[in-house]
Amino acid sequence: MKTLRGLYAITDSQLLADGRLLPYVEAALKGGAKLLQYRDKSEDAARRLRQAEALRELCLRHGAQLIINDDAELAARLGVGLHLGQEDGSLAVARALLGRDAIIGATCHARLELAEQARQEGASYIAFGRFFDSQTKPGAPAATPELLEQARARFRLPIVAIGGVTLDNAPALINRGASMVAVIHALFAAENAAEVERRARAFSQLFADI
Ligand SMILES: Cc1ncc(COP(=O)(O)OP(=O)(O)O)c(N)n1
Ligand SMILES: Cc1nc(C(=O)O)sc1CCOP(=O)(O)O
Ligand SMILES: [Mg+2]
Repeated sequence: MKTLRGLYAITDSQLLADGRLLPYVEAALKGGAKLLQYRDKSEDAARRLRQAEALRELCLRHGAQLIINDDAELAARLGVGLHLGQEDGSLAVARALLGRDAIIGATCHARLELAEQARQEGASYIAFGRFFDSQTKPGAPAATPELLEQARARFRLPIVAIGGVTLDNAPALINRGASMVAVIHALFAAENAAEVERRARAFSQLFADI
């Protein structure tokens, strides 16, 4: 499996509506995003399958890996990775379903004991947040950057930092131990695909600099 380090782009149904999904995602991948999470909370299973298949193809072409948010069955159907929150079902069951090689990530909020549980159940990475004010999920429980140092000292798993991450505040997270930064608004709330690519390149460069 490739090292989980760098930019983790997450899609947003509103920001990427009206034909922006594929061109904006391709721009993020061209800019160096290593993981792409398909995060769509709609009930339209046929559209979700269609879009996820198209994203899988784009990820394959650009050497990135697709992660499905919340939906273990869709991840299994496509043979891709999965991200589960605390209310999204059993990680151990998902691991059994997807197999040992699949990337499965777990939301751990600001709680190291949730990360320990996720590790025991077979998580590939542990995600902490929200570190800053998030336009996408303002109500997510808050975390402080110091948590990353504690997690780094305790776990060998890749650590993902999420929530209000921008080009300005990402270095503080990476310096404290984040292996990846997961970004929605600061990446995809852009005027055009060229700007998304520029931002993705700048996020990716932060990992080369440190
Ligand atoms: C990388 C990453 N980290 C955290 C989350 C949040 O997951 P969850 O708590 O299940 O919330 P929703 O995204 O499902 O609203 C995530 N999606 N990705
Ligand atoms: C989906 C999600 N989960 C979070 C958590 O803290 O668990 S924060 C978040 C939103 C991330 O989007 P943005 O980069 O726009 O803040
Ligand atoms: Mg979820």
